[in-house]
Amino acid sequence: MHGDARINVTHTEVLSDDWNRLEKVSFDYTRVDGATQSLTREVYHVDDGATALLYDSVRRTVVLVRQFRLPSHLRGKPAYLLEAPAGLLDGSSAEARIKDEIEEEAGYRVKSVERVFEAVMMPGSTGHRVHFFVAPYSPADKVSDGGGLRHEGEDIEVVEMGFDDALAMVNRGEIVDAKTMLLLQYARIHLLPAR
Ligand SMILES: Nc1nc2c(ncn2[C@@H]2O[C@H](COP(=O)(O)OP(=O)(O)O[C@H]3O[C@H](CO)[C@@H](O)[C@H](O)[C@@H]3O)[C@@H](O)[C@H]2O)c(=O)[nH]1
Ligand SMILES: [Mg+2]
Repeated sequence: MHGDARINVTHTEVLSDDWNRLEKVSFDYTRVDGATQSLTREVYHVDDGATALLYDSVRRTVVLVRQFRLPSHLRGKPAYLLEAPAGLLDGSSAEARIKDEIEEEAGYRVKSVERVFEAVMMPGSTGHRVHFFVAPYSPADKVSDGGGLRHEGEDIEVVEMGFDDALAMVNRGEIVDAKTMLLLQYARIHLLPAR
C-alpha cells in the first residue's frame, strides 16, 4: 500500500520492459516485532483483466473457450486449456471489455453481465486483478463463430457443454484454470444449484 509507514522502497530496477514490465524492487520492511529487514522481490506488472461465465439456466449449459497457452506447454502440462472467456482491459472498463471479449471469443452478444467479484491471481508476483462476471445467454444470442482475433494469433474453439459436465471436469482435473474454476463454483452456489 502506498503511504504504509512499514514499507520503504529503496530501489527499483527494470529487468524487462516489453509486452509487460518486470521490475526488481528493493525495500525495507518493518516486521510486526519492529525489526527492519531489507528485501527484494520481482514484480510483474500485468494489465488487469475481466472474465465471465456464460450460463443458460434453462438448458443448464455454459460456454467455455479452448485455446493454446504457451506457459503450460513449456511446463510439459496440457496446454489447450478450457477457460471462461477473458481478456485484458487495455484501457476499457471491465464491463465493456468483457462484453466485447464474449463476442470476439465465444460469438455471443449478451444483453447484460453481472459483476460478482474481483480477485488477485498470483499476489506474490503480480498485482494483476481480474474482474469476474456472470452472463445469462441463450442460443438466440449467438451472432458469430467467435474464435478470437486471428491477427493477434488467437485460435479459439468455442465449447458449449452441460454445467454438470464442466464441474465434473474440474473434479477430474481437466479444467485447471483458476478463474474458470471460481466461476463454475460460484454458479453451483448461486445460479445453478444441484438438483
Ligand atoms: N505481441 C504480444 N502479444 C501478446 C503477448 N502476450 C499476450 N499477447 C496478446 O494479447 C492478447 C491477450 O488476449 P486477451 O483475450 O486480452 O487475454 P487472455 O490471454 O485471454 O487472458 C488474460 O487475462 C485473463 C483475465 O485477466 C487472465 O486470466 C489470463 O491469464 C491472461 O492474462 C492476445 O491477442 C495475445 O496474442 C506478448 O507477450 N506479446
Ligand atoms: Mg482471451
